[in-house]
Amino acid sequence: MKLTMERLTKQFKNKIAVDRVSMELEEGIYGFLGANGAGKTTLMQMLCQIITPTSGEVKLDGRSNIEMGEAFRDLLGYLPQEFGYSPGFTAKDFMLYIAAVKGLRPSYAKKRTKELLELTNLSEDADRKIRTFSGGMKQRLGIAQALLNDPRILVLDEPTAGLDPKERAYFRNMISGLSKDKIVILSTHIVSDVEYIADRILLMKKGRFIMNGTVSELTETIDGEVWECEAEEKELENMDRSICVVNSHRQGKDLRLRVVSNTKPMQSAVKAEPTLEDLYLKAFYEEMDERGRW
Ligand SMILES: Nc1ncnc2c1ncn2[C@@H]1O[C@H](COP(=O)(O)OP(=O)(O)OP(=O)(O)O)[C@@H](O)[C@H]1O
Repeated sequence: MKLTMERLTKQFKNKIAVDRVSMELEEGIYGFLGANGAGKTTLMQMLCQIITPTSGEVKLDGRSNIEMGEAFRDLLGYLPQEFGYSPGFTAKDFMLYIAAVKGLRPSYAKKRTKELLELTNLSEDADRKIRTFSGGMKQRLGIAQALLNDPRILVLDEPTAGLDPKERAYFRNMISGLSKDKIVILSTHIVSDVEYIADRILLMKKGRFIMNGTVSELTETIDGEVWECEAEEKELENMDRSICVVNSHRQGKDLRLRVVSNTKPMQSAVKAEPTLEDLYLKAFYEEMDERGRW
């Protein structure tokens, strides 16, 4: 199975949210990683036919998704960023309702609902109202509904937003487990959500993919550029603004710094093993303010 984006573009008035994106995806987990506003949601919405591209095309095995129509949508499972859960529904009724909207046969819907509530560890909560669910439970239910039609293409827009570390870990394992024979696209701005489970990372910035590769292919690009050093506060203040400080940790009166720089930032600096987080922070460094906030 080959999902292709061909010069996919979306323009809102004078804002180009997605800019001539071309990419070919086969079975596997893809992490769309980018800062807020990079264009991830817009791109996913075009892939799922929620919005129409200004130009460009999406194809599946060479056929336009528009031409395929219903046949394409039948292969899709989508979890939007803000899912409209009906708080008065129980988890089970909600699943059956979505199954009906998707046009699934009632007997199949019932069987799938049971299986998926089990998979997402919600069986015991099947008859509880969604309004009583934690953020993590709602996200698990969101995944369950996206899987109702056994999709070959699963698109998850910031599925881990608001989850605590334990729920994030559970979630990652669940995605890994269900990704066989599927194209799974997962958008996030949290590096650790995709670092260990994505087969490929697609780094998105200003509407374009600026990098694409496995974690090790991407981190190799900054091999030899990551440094650790101790510095006084003054030295940090005077440091060239173009040097990307990815972490600064106070130790007594000094600071322990981790920086990305293609030249040695100070005499005492020693090289460190690059991580995906280093690469991400370097890519989006200019979008941070002088206090290191986004
Ligand atoms: N309906 C719209 N009208 C105008 N501009 C829009 C619209 N939707 C998105 N944009 C703009 O397009 C750009 C990309 O937005 P998008 O939501 O796709 O980014 P994102 O990477 O998903 O970020 P986030 O994680 O914050 O949702 C942003 O500058 C956003 O303000």
